[in-house]
Amino acid sequence: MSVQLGREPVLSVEHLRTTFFTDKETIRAVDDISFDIRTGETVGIVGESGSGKSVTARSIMGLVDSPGRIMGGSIRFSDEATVDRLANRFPERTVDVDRLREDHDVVELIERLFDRGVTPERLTDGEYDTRDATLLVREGAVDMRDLVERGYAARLGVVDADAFVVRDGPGGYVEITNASKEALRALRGRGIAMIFQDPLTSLNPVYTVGNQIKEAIRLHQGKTGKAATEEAVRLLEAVSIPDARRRIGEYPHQFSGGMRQRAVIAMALACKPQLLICDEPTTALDVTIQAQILELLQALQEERDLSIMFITHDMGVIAEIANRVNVMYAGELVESAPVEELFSRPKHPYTQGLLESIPGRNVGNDRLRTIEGDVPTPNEVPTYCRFAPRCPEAFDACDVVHPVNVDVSDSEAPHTAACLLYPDDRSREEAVAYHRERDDRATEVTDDE
Ligand SMILES: Nc1ncnc2c1ncn2[C@@H]1O[C@H](COP(=O)(O)OP(=O)(O)OP(=O)(O)O)[C@@H](O)[C@H]1O
Ligand code: NI
Repeated sequence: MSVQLGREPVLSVEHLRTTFFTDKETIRAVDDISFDIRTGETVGIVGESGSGKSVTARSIMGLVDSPGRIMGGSIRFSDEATVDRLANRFPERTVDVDRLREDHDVVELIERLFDRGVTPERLTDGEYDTRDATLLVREGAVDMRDLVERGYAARLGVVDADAFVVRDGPGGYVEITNASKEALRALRGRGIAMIFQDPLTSLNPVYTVGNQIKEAIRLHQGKTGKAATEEAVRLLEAVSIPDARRRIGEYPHQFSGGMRQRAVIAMALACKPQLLICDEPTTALDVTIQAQILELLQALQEERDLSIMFITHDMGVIAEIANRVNVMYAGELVESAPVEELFSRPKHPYTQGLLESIPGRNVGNDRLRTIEGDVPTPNEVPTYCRFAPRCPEAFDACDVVHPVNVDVSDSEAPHTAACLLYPDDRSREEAVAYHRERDDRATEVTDDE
């Protein structure tokens, strides 16, 4: 499948940090990751067990439970229908940027921020150091929307700090990390639906499969009675469950593993989501059924312009379904590339190891475990490369410098890798210095603005 360049992201994750505070240790399960998912695109997330894939998914769903907490970053969902729906339902938690522009002078707000000690560098990511607010606005360096997105508008008291819907003209987004429990419930299903790692946990054994799907239809499409039954039958047929009209009256235990997984997919689709998150939906299934389910997801995606985030251990599955691939290791995103490029020109030694561990390269259903050793628990701030102990290419600096994501693309599609070997058009010393200068981990942790 080709890369969906040029389309807007429907989901934008930036500097996300999700941490578990256990009695024993602090686990940085998701440790400063950023990526986008565009409309109609399938983004694959790969990595060995414990790399933070499921925690990423649960963070996006607003389903991180104690002792876990989202500690930083943002998750923005820009589906227009969802933004409208939540803005109408939670007007008191909605910021209208156009209205702010009418009510306030952005130059004056920036000057007030300067008076409060905010530096121009902070406002502009270090691109400008002038205190001339008029100039900054004229140059397009700072806009009202920036003040909202960076939390400065809330700090000045011109918007509510609890707001989680931002509207700007026809666009806007829901800030999931700030959303209330009620808003998250309204978002799940119709906005973002998830198929969990274990399909059994998603089906209730005491209700028929049909009743569970009809309930989802009632909640998210507003149909009841015969209309809901017809829609449920249609969905079960869409996921290739034979004899759907009869099977709709059966209980989950009467379904085989593959059929149950299809029923779970039907249930997720009953919500008419814009983004579907699949957490290893095919690992428990045999290869033929797995292939059928992947085909089914692709067909549904084309029909509905669905965006998909697909989590798996299986590079064969990734090759089959993804447009773009994000590789995770110990809570971090270590490589991101269009799928063909990841397979033909993997840059990170970890990705190279993952690919080498595929027997005959495209054979599916094989858990990745041929790289010696295990993923470490990310229980401290990394001042080094977390993969170094297992890395065949590691050198001295890898133990003392934390790699940042570097542009390693050969084409116009973005390709990044977090490894001290890059940028590889410089000497090793210069490359290491590049990372050392850009890594702001140590400061970021204490800086909570
Ligand atoms: N409820 C929890 N309490 C404490 N730690 C947790 C909890 N849930 C996840 N973690 C930790 O977060 C890290 C990432 O876990 P996650 O489930 O996201 O991994 P994964 O990549 O999905 O692995 P798998 O492929 O096995 O599903 C692990 O170190 C795990 O121990
Ligand atoms: Ni998982």
